[in-house]
This record gives sequence, structure tokens and C-alpha cells, in this order.
Amino acid sequence: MAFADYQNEIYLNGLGGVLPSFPMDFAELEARAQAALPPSVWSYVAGGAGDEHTQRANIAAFGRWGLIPRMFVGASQRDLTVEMFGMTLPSPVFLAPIGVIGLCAQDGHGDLATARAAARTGVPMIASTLSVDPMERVADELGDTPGFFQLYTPTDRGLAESLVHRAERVGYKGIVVTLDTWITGWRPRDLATSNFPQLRGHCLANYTSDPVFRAGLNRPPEDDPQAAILHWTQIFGNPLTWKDLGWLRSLTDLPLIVKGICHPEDARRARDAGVDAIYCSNHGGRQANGGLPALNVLPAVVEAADGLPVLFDSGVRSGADVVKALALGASAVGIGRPYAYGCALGGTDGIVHVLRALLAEADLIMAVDGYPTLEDLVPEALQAV
Ligand SMILES: Cc1cc2nc3c(=O)[nH]c(=O)nc-3n(C[C@H](O)[C@H](O)[C@H](O)COP(=O)(O)O)c2cc1C
Ligand SMILES: CC(C)CC(=O)C(=O)O
Repeated sequence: MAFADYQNEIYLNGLGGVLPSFPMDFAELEARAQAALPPSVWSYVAGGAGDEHTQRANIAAFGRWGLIPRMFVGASQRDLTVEMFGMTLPSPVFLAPIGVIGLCAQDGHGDLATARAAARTGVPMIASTLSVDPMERVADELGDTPGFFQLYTPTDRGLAESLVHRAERVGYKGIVVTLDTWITGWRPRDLATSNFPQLRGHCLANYTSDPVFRAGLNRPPEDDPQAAILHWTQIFGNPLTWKDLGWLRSLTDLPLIVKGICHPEDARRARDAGVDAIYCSNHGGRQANGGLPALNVLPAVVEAADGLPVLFDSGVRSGADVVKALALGASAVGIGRPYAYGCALGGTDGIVHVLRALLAEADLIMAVDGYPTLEDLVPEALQAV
């Protein structure tokens, strides 16, 4: 089934056939998610670092590129499949890791809702270390769709090993190590509400279910949750250096992907150290304000990666954005906040809708503009506006 078929489904059934009056437009999706979510969750998800200039710049960066239409191509058959890590994926789109996605669902189990949406669409999910439900439960819901486990590397190496080996045991297909968040950035919205400590306290299931984490506590987390949260704050973030990469590499034979790479030299070094993919991202502008839009650094990172797959996220809001990131060299494109908003409005159905709408738009752009395959999406297909 072509992704574009979602358009016909909506025309035939009306939006009510998809979800009652589900938003088709990102601005409306965002506004309705704001109304649906508790204010503390909304401001956490929507917010970013500093005055959020970088967060906005991530989005604006896509507007500085335009795809040049080609005619007489006959692009009636498109191929969006992508080969990565020895797997054939149905599209070059994936669900970026979102800690607290659990709290975005009305039932408080957004990690499971996301995994079910992945199962229904075939869109791979990167499951965050920070989750309401443990990674084993999330993996149960993925069906045949590949899941990846995102590791926040704790200072306790034994705990890191335990988390990675648990992920291996339940069939995750790769480990995504996030490098840009060993400490949280300056986030005025969270500081203003002081709600971050409470929110994250609900998302520690991967820790409280871990034997190594539990061994570090005097009393089980069920009996003394506050002590567990305190312990977590003490072990959460490991300010890794290049010296640690060999150890990370040695933890697993699964594909190792490093998230947060924005400098070509870092991409080169990571590639030389044996990682399997580079993940170019500035964490959606949530970590450091005043930085370049992630899209701007993508081409140089792709060049430095020298053939290694480059995953990308930060600011993707539409199918057009997906197409542009692919043309600038991304091998696969991560969706972040939009699916959290879909989850807020309709759980699994809401996430499925967001993904299908985005993929339908990307597919139709490739049809209309005459770029039927991913190989056709090259930098020369774009022109700076
Ligand atoms: C609420 C929220 C929580 C996030 N949690 C994580 C996380 O646990 N691990 C991680 O690597 N990235 C996390 N991210 C970053 C995303 O993976 C991704 O880089 C970012 O959302 C991309 O920006 P965008 O949503 O503006 O497109 C989080 C993002 C949001 C919005
Ligand atoms: C700070 C982390 C605990 C979660 C995260 O990655 C985020 O909120 O961006």
C-alpha cells in the first residue's frame, strides 16, 4: 500500500473515519495538544532551552530550502523503503526517543501507545531510557516492527551494562546512546513551574525494574520512592569522553548509534571508533540555546560520516521537511514533538494519524515533484530560498 493512499481514505471516509475531526495541520495539532494535556506536561514537552531561539530556528531552517520540481518523470510508483542495519524498513521515518511520552497519553501509558503505533505503521521506535513502562513491556507491543533502545548512560557502568543487556534480551535492534543530555540544559519553562522533578519521577520504570539499580538502594523503590528518585538523580548523567566510546562499543554487538552529533569532526571520530550510525540532532533545541539549527549542520555531518548512515531529527513538522532532510543526506528522519501531540489527542490512533499524514505528504511530494525514489533525493534537488 502506498503511503499516499491515506489521502483517499480520508476523502472517502471523512476525518471522522480517521478520528473525530482530527487536525490535519501542525499548528492545530499543537494547539489541541496544549488543550488536552495537563499544563505541566504540555510545558515540558513544548518547551526548550533558553528563550527557545534554537528550537524555533530548527523549524525555520526547513523554510530556507525548496525542492525543484521535475516533470515527465512518471513517478506513479514510489519507493520509500530503506536498507539499514541489515533490515529493510518501509520508510525512512522513525519515532525519536521521548522520555515522558508515557505521560502524554490519557491513560498514562504513552510508551505502550507509541510501540503499538510503531507496530501498526512499521515505523521503527526508539524507546527512551526514561519511560513509564519498562522496556520489556514496550518491546512486547512492537510486533514485527524494529525497536531501538536509547541509552542515557548512567555513571554506574554496571547499570549501563545491565540496561543494554536487557535491551538485547528482548530483541531491540540497536542501541542509541544520547550524548547531549548527561545534564539538563537551562529550561525556563520547567524552572518557572518546577515540575520537572515530579514528571521524571514517573518515568523511572527502566531503573526501578533493574537489579543493578535496585542493589544501590537501601530499601526497594516500592517502599521508598523518594530515595529511588534521589539515587537516580545521582547516577543519571555520565559526562562521557572519547575514552568511553571503546567501552560503549564493547557493551554490545548490536548496531551502536551516537545521538547528538552536530560537528563533522565528531562524526569522523565516532565513525573511526566503530559506531554503526551517526545521529545528527540538537535535541530539538531543548538542551542548549544559541546553537545552529540542526538542519544546517546535517550536510557536513553526512560528508564526514563518509557512507555511514546518518539519522536526523530536530524541527521536522511535515512531509516536506522529511523530503528536505533526506535530500540533504539523512538516511532516516526522526519525528519528535508531533507524535507526542498525536499521542495526547488520541493515544495510538493519534500517533498513527500523525505518522500516516506525514508519510502521505512526503510520498505525494515525491510523486508531484518527480522524485520517485530516495536515491533521487540529492542535494541538487534543492535550492536555497
Ligand atoms: C518531551 C521530550 C522528551 C525527550 N526525551 C528524550 C529522551 O529521553 N532521549 C533522547 O535521546 N531524546 C529525547 N528527546 C529529544 C528527541 O529525541 C528529539 O531529538 C527531539 O524531539 C527533536 O526535536 P523536535 O521534537 O522539535 O523535532 C526528547 C524530546 C522531547 C520533546
Ligand atoms: C532530560 C531527560 C531526562 C529527558 C529529555 O531528554 C528531554 O526532556 O529532552
